[in-house]
Amino acid sequence: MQALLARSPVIPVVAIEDAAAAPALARALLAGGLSVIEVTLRTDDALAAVAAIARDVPDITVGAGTLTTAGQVDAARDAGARFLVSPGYSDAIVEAAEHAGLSLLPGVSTATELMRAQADGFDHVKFFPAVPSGGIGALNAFSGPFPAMRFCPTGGVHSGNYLDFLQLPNVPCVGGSWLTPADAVAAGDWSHIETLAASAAEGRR
Ligand SMILES: O=C(O)C(=O)C[C@H](O)[C@H](O)COP(=O)(O)O
Repeated sequence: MQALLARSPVIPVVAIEDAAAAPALARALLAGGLSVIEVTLRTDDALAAVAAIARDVPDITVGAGTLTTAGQVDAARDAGARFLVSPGYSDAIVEAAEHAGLSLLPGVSTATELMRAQADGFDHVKFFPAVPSGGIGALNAFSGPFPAMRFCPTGGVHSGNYLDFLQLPNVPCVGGSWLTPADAVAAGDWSHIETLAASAAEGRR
């Protein structure tokens, strides 16, 4: 997971309604300089979108997000997902991901969940929902008892605050949906998405 997160300090989190548009969306993000994409398993077309990106845009690393059940793990792997993201911490998902041989970024928002993640050997976690759960203040507080843990804050992160998160020593990357606004995706406005991706890749607000 560390190597994967090092590839991209900003991970676009995308809900795709139409799998046919997924490769063009992925190409726009890649053209802007982002090389990782997380497709949320929230839409009917999500697995087909993962498969289309894996097949047609091999230069972007595609992962599946919003995993809430262990049963989704094999489906995501079979579609071509190269990593998995979960909004919470689930022993069943941890076990299934290990069995599937895929890296998992599990979600945590409390010290108790961090202790479970740490005991299971994780050194990278998603901090979700980042802003409602305390944002930068919480991440600074976690750095005391969990000095080795690295966080990918997601949930409420946007162009106006992502650089503040990335300045923290325990934050190698952030995730968010701000790079792929639903109206731009629906309209197929790939140049707008490329512009947003380029701003994020270059560390501009
Ligand atoms: O679907 C998931 O797996 C989630 O955990 C939630 C997403 O990561 C956030 O919805 C992205 O947050 P926003 O950038 O605030 O839209």
